[in-house]
Amino acid sequence: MTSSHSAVLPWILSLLVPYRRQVVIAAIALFTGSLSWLALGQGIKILVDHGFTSAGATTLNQVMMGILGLSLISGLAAYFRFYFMTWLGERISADIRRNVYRHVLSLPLQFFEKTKTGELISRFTSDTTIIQNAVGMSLSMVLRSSVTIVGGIVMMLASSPALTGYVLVVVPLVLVPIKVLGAKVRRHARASQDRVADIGAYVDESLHAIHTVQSYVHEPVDQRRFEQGVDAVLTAAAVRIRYRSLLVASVMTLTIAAITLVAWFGAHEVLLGSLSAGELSAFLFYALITAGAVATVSEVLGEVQRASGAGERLLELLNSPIPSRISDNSGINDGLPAPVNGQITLTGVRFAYPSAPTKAVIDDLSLTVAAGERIALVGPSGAGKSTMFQLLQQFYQPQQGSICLDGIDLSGIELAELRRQYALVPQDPTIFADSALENIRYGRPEATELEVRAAAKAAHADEFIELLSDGYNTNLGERGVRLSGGQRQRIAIARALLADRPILLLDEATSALDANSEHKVQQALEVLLQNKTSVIIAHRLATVINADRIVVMDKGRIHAVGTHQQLLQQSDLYRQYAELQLVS
Ligand SMILES: Nc1ncnc2c1ncn2[C@@H]1O[C@H](COP(=O)(O)OP(=O)(O)OP(=O)(O)O)[C@@H](O)[C@H]1O
Repeated sequence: MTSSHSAVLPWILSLLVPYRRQVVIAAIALFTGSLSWLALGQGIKILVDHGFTSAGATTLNQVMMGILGLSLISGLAAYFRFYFMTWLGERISADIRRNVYRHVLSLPLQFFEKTKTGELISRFTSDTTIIQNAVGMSLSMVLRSSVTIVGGIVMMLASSPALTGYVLVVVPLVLVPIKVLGAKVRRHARASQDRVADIGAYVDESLHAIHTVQSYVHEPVDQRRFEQGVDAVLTAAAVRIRYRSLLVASVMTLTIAAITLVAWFGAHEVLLGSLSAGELSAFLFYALITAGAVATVSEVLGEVQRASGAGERLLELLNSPIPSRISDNSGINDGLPAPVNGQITLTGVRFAYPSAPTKAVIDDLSLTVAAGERIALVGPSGAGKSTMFQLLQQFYQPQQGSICLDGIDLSGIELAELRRQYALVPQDPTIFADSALENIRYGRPEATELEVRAAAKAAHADEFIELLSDGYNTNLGERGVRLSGGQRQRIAIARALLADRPILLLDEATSALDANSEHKVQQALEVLLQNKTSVIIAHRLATVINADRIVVMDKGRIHAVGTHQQLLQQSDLYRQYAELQLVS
C-alpha cells in the first residue's frame, strides 16, 4: 500500500493532538515574536520622520526605549518558541518510533521475508530523525516566517497601498519556482532516503555475516558493493541538492530584484511628496523582512519536503496490514482448557506458502499426537518438517483441513494464547546480547533469579555459566558468539524449561557435538521432555529410539509411522534415512 504525500500532514497533526498545550504555547511565542518584529517598523517610521527634527531628542529616547523593550519581548518569545518546538520534535519522533516498532513486531512472517532488516532500521533511525528536525526546527521556521509574511503584507498595506500593489504583482513570480522546484525537491528527497536505506540494509547483512565475509575473504567485494551504494546515495542527493540550490537562488534573486524595483517607485513618490521618508523606510523594512521570510520558507521548505518523504515511508510501514487474528479478536472463543493437555490433531491438512501457492508443502496430512506423547519427525530435507512447526504455531494457516489443540481448532484460539502453549527450541538457538541470566529468563520474564538458576542446573547449563568471567551476569555477546554450539543449545533448553509450556517443539541440531557436550545436551533434553507433549525434528539416534512414535515424512505427506524397530523393518525410506542421517 502506498501512502501519499497528502497523508503525512494529517498524520503529524494527529500526533500533535496529545501535546496541544505545548503547541499553543509555541504558537503564542511564535506570534509574539513575529509581531514584535513587525512593531519595530513603526519605530523606524517615527525615528525617520520625527527623530531628526529639533524637538526630536525626547522622541528619540522614547523610541529607543520602545525598540529595546521589543527586542526583549522578541528574545523571550524566541526562547519559548525554540524550546517548545524542539521539545515537540523530540516527542513526535519518539511517538513515531514507539508506534512503528509496536506495529512492526506484529507484522506477519511474510512481511519479513520481503523486507530487509537493515532497511527497517534505517526507517527507525534516519527517517524519524528527519521528521524530528523538521518538526523541531524547519516547521517552526516556516510558521514564524508565514506569520511574518502575512503581518508584513498587512503593515505594507498600512504604510502604502500603492506600493503594496506593486509588490503583490511581483509575488506570484516568486511563487512559481517554489511550486515547480519544490515538488522536484520532494521527489528526489524520497529517492535519496531510499538509497540510504539500501546501504543500511547492505551493512546490516554483511556485518551479520562477518564470519563468512572474512573467511571467504569477501571484504573487497563487499567494500565495492557498499561503495556503489554510497555513490547511489550521492547521486540521488546531488539531484536533490541541485534543485534545492536552484530554488533558494531563484527565490532570493527574484525577491531582491522586486524590492529594488518597488524602492525605486517609492523614492519617486517621496520626491513627489505623496509619501513621507519615514513611511517609505517602514515600508522597505517590511518588504525586506517579508522577503527574508519568503526566502526562509523556500529554504526550509526543502527540509519539510524531505521530512514529508520520510513520513511517507514510515506511514507505508504503519499501513502494512497486521493479520486480522492479531488486530481483531472477534469471533474467537478462546476455549482452551486450563491446564492445556496438549493433544494435537491434524486432519487433512494441505498447505502451500503464500509465495508459491500452487506448490503444496504439506499435502493431505492427518496425524494425532496424544497428550504427553513424544513424536519424532524424520524425513529428507524439504519434506515439510519445519513447516509443520510453523503451522502448529499459526505463523501460517493451512488452506485445507484443520489443526486442533485439545479438540479446539487453532483458528478459534487467540494467537498469543495459542503461542503461549509452546516452548520452541530451534536448531540454531538465538542468544541475545545480554547476560546469561536474562537469556534464560527470556522464557519467562517474571521468573526470579532462583528459578532461572534452577532451570540452568536442570539443563546442565549451570556448570559452564558458573565458569564464565562474571557468572550469570556475563554478557553472552551478540548472537552468543562467546558460546560453543552445545552451550548455546543448553541455554535454549534452560529457557524452554523455565517457560514450562505444555507442548515442546524441538528442532535438534544436526551438527555433531563432542561426546561430552552431546551427553550433557541429551541429559538436559530428557529433563525438558518429561511429562510434555513433544514434537521433535529428530537428527539423533538416541532421540528416535526414545520417541513414542516416529513419523516419517516425505514431500509433505506421512510416509510411515511406527517405532524405530518397526520402521527399520517396514520402511525402506526410514532405513536409508537412519543409516545415512542419524547422528549416533
Ligand atoms: N517461507 C517459505 N516460502 C516458500 N517456500 C518455503 C518457505 N519455507 C520453506 N519453503 C519450502 O517448503 C518446503 C518444505 O520446507 P521445510 O523447511 O518445511 O522442510 P524441512 O523438512 O524442515 O527440511 P530441512 O530438514 O532441510 O529443514 C521446501 O521445499 C521449502 O523450499
